[in-house]
Amino acid sequence: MNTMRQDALTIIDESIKAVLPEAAVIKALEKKKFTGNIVVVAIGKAAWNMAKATKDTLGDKVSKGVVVTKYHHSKGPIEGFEIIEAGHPIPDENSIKGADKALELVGNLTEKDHVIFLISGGGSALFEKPMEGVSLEDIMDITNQLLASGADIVEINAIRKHLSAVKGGRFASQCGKANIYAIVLSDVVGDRLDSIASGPAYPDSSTSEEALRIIEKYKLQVAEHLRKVLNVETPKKVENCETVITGSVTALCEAAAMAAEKLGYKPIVIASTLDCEAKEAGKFMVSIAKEIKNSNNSRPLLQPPCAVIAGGETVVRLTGKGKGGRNQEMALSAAIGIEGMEDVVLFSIGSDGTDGPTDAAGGMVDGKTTQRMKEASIQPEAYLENNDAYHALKASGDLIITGATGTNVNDVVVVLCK
Ligand SMILES: Nc1ncnc2c1ncn2[C@@H]1O[C@H](COP(=O)(O)OP(=O)(O)OP(=O)(O)O)[C@@H](O)[C@H]1O
Ligand SMILES: O=C(O)[C@H](O)CO
Repeated sequence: MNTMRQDALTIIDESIKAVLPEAAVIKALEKKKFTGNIVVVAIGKAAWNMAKATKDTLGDKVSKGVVVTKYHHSKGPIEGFEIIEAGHPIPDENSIKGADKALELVGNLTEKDHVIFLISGGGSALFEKPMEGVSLEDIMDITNQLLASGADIVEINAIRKHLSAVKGGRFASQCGKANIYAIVLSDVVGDRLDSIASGPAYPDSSTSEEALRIIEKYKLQVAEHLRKVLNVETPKKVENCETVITGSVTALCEAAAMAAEKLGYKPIVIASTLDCEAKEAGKFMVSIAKEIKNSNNSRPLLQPPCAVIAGGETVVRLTGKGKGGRNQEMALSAAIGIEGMEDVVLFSIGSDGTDGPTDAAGGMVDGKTTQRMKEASIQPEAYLENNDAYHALKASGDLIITGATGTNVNDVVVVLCK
């Protein structure tokens, strides 16, 4: 393996370690005085790590807890907690079981009691209780349509919130008079609290009208009974919840920059709100690499060795039948663009360790990636067209597999140039 690829792996490792949620959760807990019964509800892909840090900090003060996380994301039992693994990105029966358990725990609390609500991305799928008149199948179907449509997460969650009895502030209304302290790990560009995990304890800024407009915009097939429910407004005020944000993609970009700098690359973070189409983002990062490596520009962006970093969450409009995720799609698109270039490595990863419905966190490509694909009889352009980045990158040996990382603060793409 060349040293630039080794450097890239070091940057991945160090950036993910820097955004693990434990230290930030402990800091957030230390700021607060809790009374009465303390119940912990943890949802999302980072739920287990956040819950474990909470239990280790508060010990027996916590009376009960539930962790609702993605399959294979639990790292074992936590004393006094029920751990439920559920479907993601499409919810399943266990998502409802998780929400029911949480509702049972918060059901009889008084104004003296506290709910520590640990929220991380993935929560929208993992924690679900459909509104009356809506079935789990309805939610699965609309989620499938939304994920393939190219809609961004704010749009997707505007629909999810209106169809759910635990999203868009509605979970908070079911906690009675108890005080909710929400500690939130952000995986939404711009840290919009009403979008992260669909803001279960935050006033919803989306409206029924917007939800219906999104249905029209993406030409989604929605039955009449769902349109009726979409017309019921979500809470616009939540008074029993205090919220703190403990981590976001900004910290991920910063950690990548620090790790790159330690390895001798001059880093620059060009964006932490990347939200365009994944393959366009790949092309854009390539044009930057070309500018750095080849141009005679008298005012160069950076001189090699350097690292260009961007964070955010791109979108993919699924038209093919292949397997992949937005980071793999970006990496494949970039591989085509940097074909033949020397001393350029690009990687794009999801900090949660899973990119799309695959076992990869993302992809890492260089100037020879497409050659390796062609040697394996794979035409990169055709695979990109078919949204099949996973199989193309697998054949060239360019998948990044980390397993579940225990955190979730969006995606980062890094181009290293020497
Ligand atoms: N074959 C594919 N190629 C590219 N992208 C895909 C493919 N299949 C699914 N996707 C994308 O993967 C996304 C889901 O990915 P993932 O499970 O990483 O979600 P996520 O955004 O991290 O989830 P959450 O926001 O709930 O934490 C969908 O938005 C979808 O567009
Ligand atoms: O769960 C979700 O809705 C996304 O991960 C955004 O937080």
